[in-house]
This record gives sequence, C-alpha cells and structure tokens, in this order.
Amino acid sequence: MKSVMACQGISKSYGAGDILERVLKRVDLELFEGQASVLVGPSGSGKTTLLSILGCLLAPSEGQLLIADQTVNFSDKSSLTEVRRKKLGFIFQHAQLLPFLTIEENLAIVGRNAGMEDMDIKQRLDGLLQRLELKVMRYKYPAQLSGGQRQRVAIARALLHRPSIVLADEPTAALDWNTGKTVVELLLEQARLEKAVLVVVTHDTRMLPLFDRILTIADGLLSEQRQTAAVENTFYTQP
Ligand SMILES: Nc1ncnc2c1ncn2[C@@H]1O[C@H](COP(=O)(O)OP(=O)(O)OP(=O)(O)O)[C@@H](O)[C@H]1O
Repeated sequence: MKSVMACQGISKSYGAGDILERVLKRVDLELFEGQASVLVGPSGSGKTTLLSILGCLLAPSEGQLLIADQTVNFSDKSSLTEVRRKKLGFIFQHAQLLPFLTIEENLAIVGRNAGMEDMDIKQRLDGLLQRLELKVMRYKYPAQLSGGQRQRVAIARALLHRPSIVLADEPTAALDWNTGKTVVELLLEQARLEKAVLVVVTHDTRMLPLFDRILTIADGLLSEQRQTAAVENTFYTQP
C-alpha cells in the first residue's frame, strides 16, 4: 500500500509556562492510499487539533508531517496554500458553503483554485452532482438546501479536485442519524473510488464499523483500536 501521509513524533502544546497544555504527545501515524480512518476520543482530547495539523492549518510544536514523502514546511505560507488547494479536501460540521454563490459556483471555485481546466471542472462537477443526487440543486444557493443536501455538496466540494487526502470534522453532527449515515456512506464511497486517504472525526460510535481503521486520542496519546465495543464502552453514550 502506498503511504500518502505520515506524522512523525508530532506534539502540540497551547499556552506557555504555568498554563502550558500539552494536547498531543509524540503522535506517530501513517495513512495509506484508499484507507478510511475514524478519529475518536473524549471531548477536548485533541481530535480537531490533530485534524488541523493533518490539514496543514496548524503547525505542530514538535515533529514532522509528511505528505507524499515530502516534509511539510509550516513556515512557508505559499507552499502550505498550494498543498491545501491541490492535495487536501475538507468537510466541516456545517458545510460552510459560500452563501452568495450557487452550488455550481461553490464547487467550481475549488477546481479553479487547484488549477484544473474548465472542461475538467465541468465534467467532474456533472459526475459528482449526478452521483450525489444534487443535479436539481445546481443553480440554487446554499440557504435553499436542507442540512443533508448541504453536506452532500460539501462532499462534492471536498472531492472535486481529486485530492489525495480528505479530512472531515464531525460532518454529521448537525444531521439526524439516517441522513448522517447516508452522508458518511457517500463520503466513504467517493473517497475509496478516488483512492483518497479519509480521516473523519465523529462522536457517533454507530459510524465506527463503516471505517477501515479506528484511531483514538486520549491523554494526548494516539492509539489504534480494533474492537469497536471497547471504544463505545470507554468514552461514549449513543446520541
Ligand atoms: N487555539 C487554542 N488555544 C488554546 N487552547 C486550545 C486551542 N485550541 C484548542 N485548545 C485546547 O486544546 C484541547 C484540545 O482541543 P481540541 O479542539 O483539539 O479537542 P477535541 O478533541 O476536538 O474536542 P471536542 O470533541 O470537544 O471538539 C482543549 O483543551 C482545548 O481547550
């Protein structure tokens, strides 16, 4: 399997002196092509912090992040922007679509930022809108869509430019169970189709069996669980 992304001894602290908080402690992690991981842990354990580092949005205090065997240089803003635009796709709890643009425009802008040709953007847009059952929404604005439809647009937006890494922070938190499950299944299907690395943060333990890997953060340490029951019993109650 091809390694797409790796964390090597990544630590992250916030604050300084007496109020120093060590959120991540020497996290090692290797993520492979086409692999879908779910990231779980108690509230405040550092899930968003780790996802932000993986997404090149936040610099680690120590350690290195490698994407396609290249060390990410967190002090070089222009290369960080380039990596984010070309290699990464993001999905957030609330889709965070641009309200003044139509669905088509919200999607096309990602392709343009990644340097795709107009014809490629159009073909990709047509295919994703069709598969995600969003064709009738094409010329609508985000406010005219339901929460589930907006998250399906967010999936299309995250994948449009064929990123090698897709990161999702609680993508179903604002949705009911059935809508959320459909959204995650579509996300998994599309990510696997594109052979992208997928990392999803969720509090919903019912989602865990859908993923290839279950990663847990607790006390700043990352571990991998194979038994979903152990994770459920340790930290969570069913929503
Ligand atoms: N910018 C920041 N400055 C200072 N402390 C921060 C900052 N961001 C996060 N923290 C702290 O780091 C810890 C981890 O936060 P993080 O948001 O990564 O946790 P989480 O596991 O995603 O939590 P939740 O499940 O509640 O969303 C928390 O104690 C939080 O208060």
